[in-house]
Amino acid sequence: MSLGQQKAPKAGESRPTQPLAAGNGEAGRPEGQRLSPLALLSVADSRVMDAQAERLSSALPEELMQHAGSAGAHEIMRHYAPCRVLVACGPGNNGGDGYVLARILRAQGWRVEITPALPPQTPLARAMAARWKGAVVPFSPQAAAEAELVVDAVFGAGLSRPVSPEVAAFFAAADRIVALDLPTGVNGDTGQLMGEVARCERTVAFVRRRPGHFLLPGAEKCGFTRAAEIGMPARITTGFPVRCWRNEPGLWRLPRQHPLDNKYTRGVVNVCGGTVMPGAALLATEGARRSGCGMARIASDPAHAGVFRNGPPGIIVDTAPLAELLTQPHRKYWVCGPGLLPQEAGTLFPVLLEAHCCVVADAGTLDWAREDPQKLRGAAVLTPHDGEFARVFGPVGPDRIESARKAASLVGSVVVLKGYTTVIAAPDGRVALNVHATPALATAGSGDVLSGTVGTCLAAGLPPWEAACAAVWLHGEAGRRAAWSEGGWPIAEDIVAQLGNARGTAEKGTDDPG
Ligand SMILES: NC(=O)C1=CN([C@@H]2O[C@H](COP(=O)(O)OP(=O)(O)OC[C@H]3O[C@@H](n4cnc5c(N)ncnc54)[C@H](OP(=O)(O)O)[C@@H]3O)[C@@H](O)[C@H]2O)[C@@H](O)CC1
Ligand SMILES: [K+]
Repeated sequence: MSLGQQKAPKAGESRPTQPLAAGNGEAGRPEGQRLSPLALLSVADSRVMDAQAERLSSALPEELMQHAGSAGAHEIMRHYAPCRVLVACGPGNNGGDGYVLARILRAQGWRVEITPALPPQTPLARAMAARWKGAVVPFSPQAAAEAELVVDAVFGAGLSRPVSPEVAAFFAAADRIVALDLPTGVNGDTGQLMGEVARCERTVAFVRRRPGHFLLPGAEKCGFTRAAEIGMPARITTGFPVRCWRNEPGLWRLPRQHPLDNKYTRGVVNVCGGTVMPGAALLATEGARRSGCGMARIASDPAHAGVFRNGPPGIIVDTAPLAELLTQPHRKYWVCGPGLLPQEAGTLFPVLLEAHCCVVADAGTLDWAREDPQKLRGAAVLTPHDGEFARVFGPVGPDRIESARKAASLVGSVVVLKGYTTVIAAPDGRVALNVHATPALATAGSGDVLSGTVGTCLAAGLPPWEAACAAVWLHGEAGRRAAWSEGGWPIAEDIVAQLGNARGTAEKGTDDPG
């Protein structure tokens, strides 16, 4: 389409964003969408797939197991020189995968032994065990210590209770471990450890990875994780109702620059300025500007506006009363919280909601809603860290996803539960896990930068969940870049300075969501 044919967006309107590439849940998802490479499968999802596979063809479950074992064997052949391998097998189908893997490696000339942690129980595991013609050794820490490589095929998705001390001692004695599906003892849905768990070098997942591969403490036990395609038929995976994704570009798409852009079509972000911590509001405003909004403004009471006016020259400072500002154009998107006292938030936030603004609630606004989450109802996005979350909703439980999901559904807002793995939960149950970040982001003001970035993504026209996901990724990418340029120790201003580069990187990434 030539420039002449393009319709200019009206002033004050953002250009419509492109449709989501990969991440929709049921709502708005075209029929027959292929399973996103970013999808994360819960244990229940795998059970549903397994049951559907069995219904589709009685031979299919065995084929899937053959492919799973083969994927594990090929992962080992790709990354390790031939060595003495001990495959520890459990009673279920995870064990079944292990017997297949052992057979394939042995056929390739590797020295392979099997050690059954428990005898095979499922029909498939029994069948695969029966085909094993190689050595079987007793399940003992000594056997694990003597092996050059141990394959963990003891428990995967079927882990239902803490692992026994015998199993824990076995893996503790192993030097190098490759796990199938999950390291034994890691809960695939929550990343919680069910007993003592050894650290693996690699984990091969099947079809897609699991939330537990990305959530602490389990994430640290998995080593390098990879999902192998095992021939799950498209009839099952296409349109599969996934509820959880890895947060990467492709799950969302920010608008690219356009010849007909102006500062208003790019989006205007307004930030509430408080009286005692002006730096936080300035960082949020700078986060908004650097992440690509067209204009960022701070609303301040006249007595405290001087400090904002002495801030960066590109920031516009408004001193009219909030109610009057809200009658003006370009006042839809607000960041309310950074640098606000709870009582200040309590006078501003309800006025913004009353005017049907699209609000990011952070810091002071979250403190104002202490033990009363319904005060936040109507906000588009909440951005609590664990402490703020606990003050509003109660402590984050061991199931971080479930905690965020419940909070989002309770108040009807997107909840960004910040941490090593940031959980972005929508009220309809969609969840994204972000690990595209760095511990270097744990510095004062970093959260203020994030809330401004969410403001930009909302003002760009993204729906709240997609906007929150995009902002969290941009913030993580900017943090990584800032850490790299600052010897690992960036401050909030360094993160701000990298947001433009982060946005450029996100644009390049959108064509390749995997
Ligand atoms: N679609 C896919 O993704 C595919 C998945 N595949 C593979 O299937 C695996 C899932 O298989 P699965 O359901 O048989 O579960 P699995 O983990 O082998 O163990 C269950 C057994 O362990 C037992 N048990 C549990 N905890 C225990 C404990 N602490 N201590 C002692 N016992 C314990 C449990 O006992 P129960 O709870 O019934 O009493 C039950 O007997 C999956 O991880 C993947 O590797 C592939 O084959 C191909 C396609
Ligand atoms: K395992």
